[in-house]
Amino acid sequence: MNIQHSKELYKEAESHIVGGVNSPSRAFKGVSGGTPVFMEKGEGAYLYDVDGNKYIDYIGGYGPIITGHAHPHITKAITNAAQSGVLYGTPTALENNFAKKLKDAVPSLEKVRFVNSGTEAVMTTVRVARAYTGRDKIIKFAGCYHGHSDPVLVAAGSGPATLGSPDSAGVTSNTAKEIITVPYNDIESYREALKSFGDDIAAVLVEPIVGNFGIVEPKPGFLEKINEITHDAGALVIYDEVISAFRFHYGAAQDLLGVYPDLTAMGKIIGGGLPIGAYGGKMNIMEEVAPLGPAYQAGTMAGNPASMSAGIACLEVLEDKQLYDKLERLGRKLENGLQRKADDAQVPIQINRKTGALTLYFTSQPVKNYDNADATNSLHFSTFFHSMLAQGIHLAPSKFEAWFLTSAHKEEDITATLDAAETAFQAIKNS
Ligand SMILES: Cc1ncc(COP(=O)(O)O)c(C=O)c1O
Ligand SMILES: N[C@H](C=O)CCC(=O)O
Repeated sequence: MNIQHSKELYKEAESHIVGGVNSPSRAFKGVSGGTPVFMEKGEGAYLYDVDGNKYIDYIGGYGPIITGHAHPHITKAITNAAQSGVLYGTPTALENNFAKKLKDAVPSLEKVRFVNSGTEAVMTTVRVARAYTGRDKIIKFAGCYHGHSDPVLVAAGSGPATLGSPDSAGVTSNTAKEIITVPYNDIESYREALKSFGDDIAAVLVEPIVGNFGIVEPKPGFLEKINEITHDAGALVIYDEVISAFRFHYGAAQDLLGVYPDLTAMGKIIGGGLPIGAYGGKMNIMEEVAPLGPAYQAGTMAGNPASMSAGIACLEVLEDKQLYDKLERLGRKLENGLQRKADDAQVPIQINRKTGALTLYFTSQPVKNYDNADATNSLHFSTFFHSMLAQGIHLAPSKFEAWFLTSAHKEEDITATLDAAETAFQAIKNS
């Protein structure tokens, strides 16, 4: 595959933009190097690069693009919003409409606030929990990623883990001291942490279904126990649903799992591809937020008409239940096919899948926490990744990221992906 123009653009990018990318996850550091491909068009399940190559896309913009690229209903909503002026600095009816729609879909959101990114949403839930409880410490789980605000860049998964810097430089030791990290799916470690720091804990922050050391589901009873132990200690439960909200069904993962937090952070899908974040939860806790309460949070772009319009339009598309049935059907076909091809090539893999999101790990051991994911074979992943890319299959360049199907993917895309995977597994076998 000729990617000459991408190579030239990357060289140029490196002289203007740090590392040539605006988010480290897009660099190829986790796959033994190579040139990030420069895309110029997305349509349905496909991306087209600057050299005219076509790819079946499984990144989906790292999650937001669940209805496929340039979905006509969402594109129309964004176009209409742009034609009406993109920012007023006043409230709009769109914000009310979207807030009502989100609250209807996720009943634990008694009040919401829109922000511009998942990072902001999580960062503010932490601040609000501290304001409400009058305590400072937060418990999080190793390898979960909650954006790039200072406190959550301790033992972070996703991009930081890929770059080998889960504890970012520049986070003060005092900030790091406020964060206690325990392994995901290990309730005894969690209980111990609360025993040791109980009265100082403001909240626990958790991805109810993990997306950032691959897709990892909670063990039965794990989230229920977290709620019980946390509330007994007078602390709050925060769910980071930036990846999981509207990913597996119309609503948040909490509604699928039947376990409910005090506060929830969301982003990605709810913006239909435009920048967004939202947080919300119990009324009395949310009333800590300015202008009602003393916890300050603001935003020039917060609730902007284009993001609101795109988000409403995206949810309108997602209201069709058949869409999630399709994601399940295609996800199952992809999972089964990948497993079969790997078995044929005698390459040990594990696949964790939930509906249309999956992670293929190069290991023979089940992956239930970050250490399991970290221990998987990075060289095999790099070989697989580069072989797939050269065959027009666009995966995230990290063994910690998920593959995201969209409602635009077709059966034939899965078949083409499995054909490519056969070659990629053979490349590993011959390496
Ligand atoms: C679970 C989770 N929380 C928070 C974030 C941060 O969101 P954003 O990149 O929109 O700031 C992400 C992804 O980046 C995420 O996956
Ligand atoms: N896994 C991250 C968020 O979900 C990827 C986004 C990024 O780091 O650019």
